[in-house]
Parts: sequence; C-alpha cells; structure tokens
Amino acid sequence: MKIFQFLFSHSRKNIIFALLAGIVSGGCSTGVIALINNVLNTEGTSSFPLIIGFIGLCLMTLFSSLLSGYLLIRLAQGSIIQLRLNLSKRILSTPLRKLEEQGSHRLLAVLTDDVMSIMNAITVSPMLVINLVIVLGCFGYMGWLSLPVLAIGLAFMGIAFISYQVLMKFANKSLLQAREEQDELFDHFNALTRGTKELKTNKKRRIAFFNEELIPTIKGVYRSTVKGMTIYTAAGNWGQLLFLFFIGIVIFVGPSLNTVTSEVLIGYTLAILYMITPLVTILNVLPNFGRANISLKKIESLGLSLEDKSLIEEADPIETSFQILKVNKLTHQYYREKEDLNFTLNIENLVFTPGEIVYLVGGNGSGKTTIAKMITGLYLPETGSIYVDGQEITSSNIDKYRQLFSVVFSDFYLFNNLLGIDSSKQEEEAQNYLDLLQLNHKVKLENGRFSTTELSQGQRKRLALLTAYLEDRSFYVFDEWAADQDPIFKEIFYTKLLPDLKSRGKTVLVITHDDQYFDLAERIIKVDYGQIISDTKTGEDNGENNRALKELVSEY
Ligand SMILES: Nc1ncnc2c1ncn2[C@@H]1O[C@H](COP(=O)(O)OP(=O)(O)OP(=O)(O)O)[C@@H](O)[C@H]1O
Repeated sequence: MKIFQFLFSHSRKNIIFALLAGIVSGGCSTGVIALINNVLNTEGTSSFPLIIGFIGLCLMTLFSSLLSGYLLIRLAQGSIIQLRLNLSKRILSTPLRKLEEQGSHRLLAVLTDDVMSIMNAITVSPMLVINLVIVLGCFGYMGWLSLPVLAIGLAFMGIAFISYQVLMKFANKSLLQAREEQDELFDHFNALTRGTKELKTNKKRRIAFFNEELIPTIKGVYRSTVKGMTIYTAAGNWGQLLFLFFIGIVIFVGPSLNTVTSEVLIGYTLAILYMITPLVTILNVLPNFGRANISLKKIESLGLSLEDKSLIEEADPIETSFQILKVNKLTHQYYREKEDLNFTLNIENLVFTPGEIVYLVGGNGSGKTTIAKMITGLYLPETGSIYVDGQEITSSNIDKYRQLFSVVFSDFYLFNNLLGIDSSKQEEEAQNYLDLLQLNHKVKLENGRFSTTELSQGQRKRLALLTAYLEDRSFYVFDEWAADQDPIFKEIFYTKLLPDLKSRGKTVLVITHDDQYFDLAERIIKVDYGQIISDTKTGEDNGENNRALKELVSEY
C-alpha cells in the first residue's frame, strides 16, 4: 500500500524502533497468556517465581507498548507536518501553467480532503501496528501450542485475506469515483463562494445552481461513498465471521484431534479471546488506509512535482539590473480540449532596455497577459529563448531571472503584509508611497502589516502598486492596472508614476486599453491573435512613427 511506503519513507529509524518495541510488547502479552495458561493447568497454588514473572511481563507489556505507541504517534504526527509542508512546497514549485490547468478547486480538494484522509490513516496507524503485533503474537503462541490447529487458523486467515482484497477492490472503485466527484463538488463550492453576488441577485440561477449542479454532485459523492464504505464494512464483517468459524473449529473439532490436549484448548481459547478486540480494531481502521491510498494516488495524478526546485530553495542574491533583455522566437500554446485548434502565442523578437516605457496593446484575448507571463518567466519557454545581457535563461536560472520583475496582474493577490520586504528599513519610503497613492487616510503600515486590505478594488490595486514599488525591481509589468482607477488617478499613473519609474532607470511594460495615453509611450507593441504585429518607437522627431501611432490610436 502506498500509504505504508509513504510512512516508511519518512522515518525508517523511528519505524524500526517502534516496531521493535511493538514486537517486545506483543511478545510480552503473549507471554502473559502463556503464563496464565500454565497457571490454569497447574494443580495447587502458584509459585512465587510465577507471580513475579506475571507482574514483570505485565509491566514490560505496559512499558514497551507505551514506548511503541509514543514512537508511532511521533512518527504519525511528524509525517502529517511533512505532508503539509511537502504539499505546499510542491504547489509552489509546480510550473504555473500546470497549476492553471488543474484549477484551484482541485488543489483545494487536495489540501483539505486528501490531506484529511491521509491524516486519518496516519493517526490510526499506531493503533493498526500495535494491534497487528498482538494478533501476530497470539498466532505465534497458538503455533507453539499446536501446529495443525495453527495451520487451520492460517488457512482461514488466508481465505479472509484474499476475499477481503477482492471486496476492497470493489470498495476502492466506489471511493475513487467519490473522490472524482469530490473535485466537481469543490468546483461548485468555488462557484458558491465566489459567485455569491450573482447567485443572490438571480433567483432562477440560484435554484438552477442548487438543483442542477450542487445537489446531483453532493448526491453522487454520497452514493459512491456509502457504496464504498458499505463494502468495506461487509468485508470487515466477513473477516469477523471467518474468525468465528475458526473459533468454532477449534472448540468443536479440536477435542476430536488426538494431538489437542485440554491445555492446548485452554491456551487457544485464551489467545482467541485476547485477540478478538485487536482483530476487530484492525478491521475497523483498514478502510482509512484504503481512502488514504486513493488520496495519495490523486495527489500523484495531479502531477504536483518538485520540477522547479529553485522556488523552494534559499533565494539567490537578487539580480538588481540588466542592460539588455532579448526575447527570441518564444512560443506558448494553450491546449483546448473542446476546440480543434490550439491557441499559439509567438514572440519572434523583442528587446527591452532600462529606462523605457513600453505599452503592450491589442484586443481582448489577443494574448497580452500571456506574453507578460512568458516575458517574466512565469510560463517556461516551450521553444525559443530569453537572454539577459547575453546569458540564456534556462530552468536552472529561471527563478533568479524572475526576481528582475515586479508584476501587478489584473487578477493580483494582495498580501496583508510586506512579506519578503524589510519593512523596518523601508518604513519611511512606504509611508511616502502611501501619501503618493493617496491611501494615507485609509491604510496604516504597522510592523510591516497593512492595517486593512478591506478596500475598494481601485484602492487595493494601489496597495499592490505600493508593494511593487517597495520591491524595487528593474522591470515593472502592469496588466491593465489603471482599468479600475478614477480619471484623476489614471492621469497620475500615466503622467507621474510611470515617468517616475523611468527616471529611476526602470523598464516598464504597461498592458493597457487606455488609448488616450498612447502618445505617452516611448514604444508600443501591438498584438493580434497571439502574434506581435508591430513594435513601434514613438517620439516627437520621428514623423513616420508618429503616423504609425496615429493609425494605431484610430484603429483602436
Ligand atoms: N488559462 C488558459 N487556458 C486556456 N486558454 C487560455 C488561458 N488563458 C488565456 N487563454 C487563451 O489565450 C488567449 C489570450 O489570452 P490573454 O489572457 O493572454 O489575452 P489578453 O490579450 O490579455 O486579453 P484581455 O485584454 O481580455 O485581458 C485567449 O484567447 C484565451 O482564450
């Protein structure tokens, strides 16, 4: 089972110690049964050494099972921490495109549902191991009492194991189905939380969402889970029934076998009685492992990998500047399941130098945001290359390359603190930016934390801009940043903030539809259906380019 491999890979040493302690504990408790059997079959009062032996064995059982339990609990909890950290690291290091393809609902299902079911299995694993050792110890003792009866017992166990495996296959099939439906359910939860406004304002949509989307999926998850868990319960009951058959055979057939003495029979009865509870416990916790296995497989199937190790390793010292950045024959393809044609983006040739303001323009869906993701290294180049001062960007230095950029995408995320920025050193600077962005009456910066991020969309974008300013990178990318700003602040953005960045030697790539400000750009790159169709330098002395700009504005 994958889950055992997973546990074992986390701490072999701990597992081996815990198992050794468990074996001692199992051995001691079997010893207690053997001793009781001995006493029951001895005439007269028990001798002093037997009493001391009994007490000693009981204490040894107690301490070794405590030690084994403690080690296993530590191992289980340690693996849970590792699992959470590992998953977070994996998500951070998985290429952006892969994450986009999976969708946030699937990641959320992994982080909540799968982590929970793996945690459940890990939490009960000490119980499983301890009880397994007791059962094995009892079987060992039974074998020592009578090999033929043990052989019958093992034959029953073999039948139980094989039939349990067959039933488990059916159960796992249903649970796997439930897990797939769970992804769909998380997608609906996404719609429920993010589309609250749309659902509240349209009763028909709300009812249709409930009846046609949410309820069928919830029922589907319910049906598959009930089916899977019922098969598991049936398998557990079947296992118990076989065990009862075994007891029946020992009790009714045992005495007719010449080799079975009354001492053996009493010993068997004691061992069987002793192992009933551990056996039932094992059968009860096994479904947890089936579910955890499915979750581990699901995590693997999402392809969350550690491909881009640089993201989770200690960051290299940040490259603060460049002289020339060249993009050559870069391509990116979006695969679309429902369409015959894939959308392909091409950047034949682009050059950026410090201190220039470049506008990236084009119609909706023409590829501007994708180009920004390609230039900033968020999408790994499928073909073509990026060169910074003559050095080619490869997977080994791409993380360092990304540190050249500060980006505010239109679907930006605003952290409520200045993570990764030494706020104590930059507090005064941050305060100045709060004034400049006209946020000083709304937001305070205290110990590197914004007093609030509950702001209007335009104000939140200004805070995102402040964070970008404080990052002080060489290359700034703004994806329709001004779209949510009022006309006054739009004017400030294009006429003050962007020239200010230029004067500080920054390269600024502005994705925009604000054609009234196109004449402020030094260069305009126009995109259409994934192709760069013009890269025009503008300037007062350049009549030809000015004509090109006028054409572009009128076309827009
Ligand atoms: N995650 C994605 N998966 C598949 N296709 C995508 C994805 N993101 C964008 N596309 C497709 O790629 C094309 C370019 O999208 P992109 O977001 O780069 O356009 P854009 O020029 O920035 O548009 P807008 O001006 O509307 O923001 C679009 O036709 C879109 O359908």
